[in-house]
Amino acid sequence: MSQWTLPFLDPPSRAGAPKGKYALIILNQPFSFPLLSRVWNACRWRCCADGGSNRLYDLLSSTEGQDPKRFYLPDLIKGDLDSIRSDVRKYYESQNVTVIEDGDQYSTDLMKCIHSIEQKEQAEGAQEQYDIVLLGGLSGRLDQTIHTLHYLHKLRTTRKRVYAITDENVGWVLDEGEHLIHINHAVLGQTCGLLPVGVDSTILSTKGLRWNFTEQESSFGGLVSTSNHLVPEEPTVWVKTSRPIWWVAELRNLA
Ligand SMILES: Nc1ncnc2c1ncn2[C@@H]1O[C@H](COP(=O)(O)OP(=O)(O)OP(=O)(O)O)[C@@H](O)[C@H]1O
Ligand SMILES: Cc1ncc(C[n+]2csc(CCO)c2C)c(N)n1
Repeated sequence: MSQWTLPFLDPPSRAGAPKGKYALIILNQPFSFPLLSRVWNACRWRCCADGGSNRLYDLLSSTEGQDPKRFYLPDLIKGDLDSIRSDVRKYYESQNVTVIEDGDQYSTDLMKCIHSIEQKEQAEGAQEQYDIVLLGGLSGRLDQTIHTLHYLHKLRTTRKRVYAITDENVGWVLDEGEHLIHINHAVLGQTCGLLPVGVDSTILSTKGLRWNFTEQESSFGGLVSTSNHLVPEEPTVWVKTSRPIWWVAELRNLA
C-alpha cells in the first residue's frame, strides 16, 4: 500500500525542512507568497520553467524596501525561453543562476525541467529519487492543464511521486493499487475529487470520504467523483483503484 503525506505544505517547524528529498519546478502560473515559501523551504533543488521565472521575480519584487529576490534564487531556469523577460533573465544571470535554453518544439518546458532532474539524479548516482513538486499546472490554459494531467499520468511508470500544487488545489496520480492518504485538515480544505483521467474506467473503493465507493465503476461515460468531501474526524483516506486516477484536494488559504 502506498502512503502519502504532504510535509512540504506544513507550516515551518523548529525541526527544519522535511526530511524527504524534494525538487521544485515553478511553472508559469500565479501563486501566493505563503505557498511559495512553504514549498521552497521544503525543497532541496528548485527550477523555473521558462516564464515561471517571471512569476518568481514579480512576486518577490512587490515588497517595498528589502529585496527578498536574492533569498529565493533558483538552481536552474530552463525552457525554450520564449516567455522569460529580458530584465528577469538579466537579473538571474547576474546572480549566477544557470539558464539553459532548449529550443525543442516537441517537448514542453515542464518536460525539459523534469529531464534536468533526471540528469541530476544520474549525476549524483543516488539510489533515492527526488519527489517532485510542481508549483502551478492545474489552472490557466486548458491545453496546459491537460498536459499536466497527461504528463503526470505517464510519469507514474518512472517516477515515484510527482505533485501539482496551486493556491486552490493539490493533486497527484494514484496508480493502480491501494493508497493511504494522510490528511492534515489544517492545510486541506473540504472538497476533493477522484478523477478517472486517461483510462476507460476504473473500479474504485474508498474509506474516509463523505461519499465512499465500494468496488464501483468510475468513468467519463458513467460516474466521476467530483465535489466529494473529506471528513474532519478522519485522519486518512484509503483508496483502492484498478487503474490510475487523479486525486485532487482543495487547499486552505495558507496565509
Ligand atoms: N496558462 C497556463 N496554464 C497552465 N500551465 C501553464 C500555463 N502557462 C504555462 N504553464 C506551465 O508553465 C510552463 C512554462 O510556461 P511558459 O509560459 O514559460 O511557456 P509556454 O511556451 O507557454 O509553454 P511550453 O513552452 O511548455 O508549451 C509550461 O510548460 C506549462 O507547464
Ligand atoms: C502534435 C504536436 N502538437 C503540438 C506541438 C507543438 N509543441 C508541443 S511542445 C512545444 C514546445 C513548447 O515550448 C510545441 C511548440 C508539436 N510539436 N506536435
